[in-house]
Amino acid sequence: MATTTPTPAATGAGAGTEERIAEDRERIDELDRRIIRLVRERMEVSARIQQARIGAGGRRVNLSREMEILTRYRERLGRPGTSLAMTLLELCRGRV
Ligand SMILES: O=C(O)C(=O)C[C@]1(C(=O)O)C=C[C@@H](O)C=C1
Repeated sequence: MATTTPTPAATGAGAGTEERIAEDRERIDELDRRIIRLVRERMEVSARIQQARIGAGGRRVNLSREMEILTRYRERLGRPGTSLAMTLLELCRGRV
């Protein structure tokens, strides 16, 4: 049986809806590219701080600073913000 792409009417989308979704997906793709660039930049800056601290005889991890960061993300984004901050910290300093 031949498959066909559902028409906008079949999916419940009104005139122009498909185009708006496609445009907004392009915007999301661009936002994701920027977010990933920022995450990579954060990783570089974090690595510099960790290297400086370790070079001065300290530890890789600074728990009080991590608590500040977790609080910031939770206050602005709610509970999932905590998970996001933990993922960012893991990307930046590895697993503890
Ligand atoms: O701010 C620091 O002291 C860092 O080392 C940076 C950073 C971070 O990525 O935000 C990484 C590891 C530390 O445990 C705390 C924070």
